[in-house]
Amino acid sequence: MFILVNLKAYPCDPIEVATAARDVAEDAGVRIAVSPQAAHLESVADTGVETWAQHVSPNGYGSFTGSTLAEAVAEAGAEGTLLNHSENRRKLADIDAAVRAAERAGLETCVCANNPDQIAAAAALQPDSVAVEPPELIGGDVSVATADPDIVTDAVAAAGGVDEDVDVYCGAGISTGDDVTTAEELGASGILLASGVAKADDPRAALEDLVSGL
Ligand SMILES: O=C(CO)COP(=O)(O)O
Repeated sequence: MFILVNLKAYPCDPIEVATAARDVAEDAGVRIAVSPQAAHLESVADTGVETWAQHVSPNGYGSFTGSTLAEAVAEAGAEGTLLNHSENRRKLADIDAAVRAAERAGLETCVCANNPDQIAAAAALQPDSVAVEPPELIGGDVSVATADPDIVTDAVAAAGGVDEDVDVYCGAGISTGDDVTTAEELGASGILLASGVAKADDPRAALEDLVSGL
C-alpha cells in the first residue's frame, strides 16, 4: 500500500511530518510520500522523503503568470503530483493537459475524483493512478472504507474497466491502521490522507499507526 500524505494548507510543520514519514517508511518498508505546499517542496524533498506536489498547471514554459510548472516542481525534488483534488477541481481539458505536462517532466500522476463515474473519466486520461475521495467525508472522523465501502470497490471496478494499468487509491477520513487495511481489502492499492497526520499532535505516532497492519 502506498500512503500519500496531503498537507493541504494546514499550519503544520512540513519538515517535522516529512522527517517522520521518511523514518516510518524506512522502518516499516512501506512507501510513504508527503505532498506539501508548493513553496515547501524543495525543503521537504531535501529530507529524503518521497515528495509530491498538490497540483501542477497544464501549461509549459511561457507567459503564464501564477503557474506551478511541472518542470519547476520536478526541479524542486518532487517525484509526483496530485491533480484535480476535491479542493482544487479543474476542467477535463486542463486535467488532461496537466497529466501530459507532468509526464513530460517525469512526474508520477494521481488524478482525484468524487465517485466511480468520475474515476472512469479520470482513468481514461491514463494517469499513473486515480484517487476516489467523497467530498462529504473529507476532513471527517469516519473512513471512506467504513462509511462507503461500495464507492471504493466500484471505483476499482470503474478504473479497471477503462485501463487496468491505472492504480486506484482512496481517501477521506482515514486515520488508523485499521482504515488502511480495510481499504486494502476493498481493492485499493494506496490511500490519500491529510488531517489524520497534518492535524495530529504527534504525526510520527499517527504514521506508525497507519502502517501497523501492513
Ligand atoms: O482530501 C484528502 C486527502 O487529499 C482527505 O483528507 P482527510 O484525510 O483530512 O479526510
